[in-house]
Amino acid sequence: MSAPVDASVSASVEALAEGAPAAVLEATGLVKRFGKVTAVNGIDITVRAGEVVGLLGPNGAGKTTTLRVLAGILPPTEGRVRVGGVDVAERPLEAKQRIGFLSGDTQLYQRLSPREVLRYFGRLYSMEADRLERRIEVLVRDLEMTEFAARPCGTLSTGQRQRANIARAFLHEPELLILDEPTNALDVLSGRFIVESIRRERAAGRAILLSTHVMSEAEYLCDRIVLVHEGRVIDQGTLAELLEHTGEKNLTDAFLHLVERCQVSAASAAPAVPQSKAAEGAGEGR
Ligand SMILES: Nc1ncnc2c1ncn2[C@@H]1O[C@H](COP(=O)(O)OP(=O)(O)OP(=O)(O)O)[C@@H](O)[C@H]1O
Repeated sequence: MSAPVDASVSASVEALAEGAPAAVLEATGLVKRFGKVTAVNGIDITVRAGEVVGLLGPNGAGKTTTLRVLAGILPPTEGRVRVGGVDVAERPLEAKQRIGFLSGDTQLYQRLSPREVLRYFGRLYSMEADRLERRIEVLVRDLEMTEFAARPCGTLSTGQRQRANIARAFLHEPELLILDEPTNALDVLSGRFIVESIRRERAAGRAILLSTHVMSEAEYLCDRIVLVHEGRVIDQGTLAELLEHTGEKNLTDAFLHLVERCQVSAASAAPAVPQSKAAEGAGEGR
């Protein structure tokens, strides 16, 4: 009789047999509570090398909280996160070396220039001096930062600051990029520039998980989309799969379809309101 095989081991063996790239991020059973608020309610996510996965959902769905837990910024209430096989809770420093995180509220040091900020973070990541200087020059060139790389961050425009933030996330060439709304508040040109730089990172084999509210960007960029609502995954798949599941023609309509379906099923599961109360409620707000 053969010995029982661990499910994660057999999944990896299957993936290898099918020639699929290795899973860089593996998160299972993630729950995050803030007091009585359950922001994340049992989410599983896998992202493979060379893959862009989009985390989409309405405001308050739990996207930022999920990304912060995955990046090791917040401890999960329950669940497990592994990056390149390293458990984030057990070996946080080693795991964080493998992650580049762009948070929605990243603040650059106002008096330092982008080059100085990158030098500072490169040292924190223990990058060797020559490699760090070479890497900074590559990023300044690729992210077209030459014009402002020596200016204090406090004097930069929103788009320039976001390029510097992106450079910071890409700096140590991490296996996994976790990007919270990377094109938020950017104009179409700057947004497209950032999207193209994310595509370059994918082509270099990085695993990328990002959140966005821009449906056209998700359609263009993401290999898979994970849709969350009230802290749970309500559907996931390629764009083609989501359109097939919903019978819709574009991601915006598929998104609305899935969220509305959840709201309808939540309403039908709610306890019935007695007729007299319903009649009282109908008069409110007029
Ligand atoms: N530190 C916190 N303390 C208490 N509640 C929090 C905290 N952070 C988030 N929440 C709550 O958790 C839920 C999920 O918030 P989160 O910011 O993760 O959503 P989101 O999907 O990123 O929303 P948005 O699209 O608006 O950025 C919300 O109800 C929010 O109020």
